[in-house]
Amino acid sequence: MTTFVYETPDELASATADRLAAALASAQAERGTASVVLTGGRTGIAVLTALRSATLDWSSLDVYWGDERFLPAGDPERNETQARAALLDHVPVAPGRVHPMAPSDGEYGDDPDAAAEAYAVLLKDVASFDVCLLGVGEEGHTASLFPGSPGVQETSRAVVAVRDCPKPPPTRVSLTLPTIRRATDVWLMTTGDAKAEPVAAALAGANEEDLPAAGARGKRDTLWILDRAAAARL
Ligand SMILES: O=C(O)[C@H](O)[C@@H](O)[C@H](O)[C@H](O)COP(=O)(O)O
Repeated sequence: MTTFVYETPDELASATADRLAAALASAQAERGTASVVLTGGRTGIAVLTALRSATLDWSSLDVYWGDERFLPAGDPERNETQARAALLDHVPVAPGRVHPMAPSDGEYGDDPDAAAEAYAVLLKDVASFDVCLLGVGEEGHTASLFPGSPGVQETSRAVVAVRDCPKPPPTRVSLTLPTIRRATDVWLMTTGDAKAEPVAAALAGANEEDLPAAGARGKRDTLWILDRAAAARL
């Protein structure tokens, strides 16, 4: 596990975008291709905005999502919509290599279980992700895995529908912890005072059912990327 602390959220976003571009470029240099899992949330979207100006072979990149808010296509609250506006609409990614989770008015209709199952099928042949980006909630959620919810205990399914989420919107689709752990590197990024407590608890080894972010780790490394406020209790 590696921890990075930046003075401000802006510094965090710009340094993390640089680190991400370097990590993806290094995977491309090794294998000719790279993959990244995106997250929603303020910090994750700020990093994507900062990544716009990176020099990268955008056409050799697969883009996945760690979770999605189950809303109609194009809804401004969808993580996909925000990631497109922040980054994907500004760089020459290959459209067929951008893999959003289904919207609530898409081919699986208003059925988040079907959307989750379809994403699990898509991920069947994906053994690993180079980098899985994640945010952290005030109560310790990550992706859309909330404390004490059934999704956090899931061990057989790769992707789950999540209902009654405490953070709006209430219905979401999320990778499960075993799927997140397929990533070579997991990067948990968070900022602000409200995150100081869950960050300290996760790093102290909290139980993942109580604090799902504590269960997110990569096969090679897990990076905790914080601003000074989120690191205040370490
Ligand atoms: O879709 C979402 O809401 C997320 O993917 C969620 O897990 C988010 O990353 C955290 O809640 C942190 O969000 P903030 O950075 O805005 O606090």
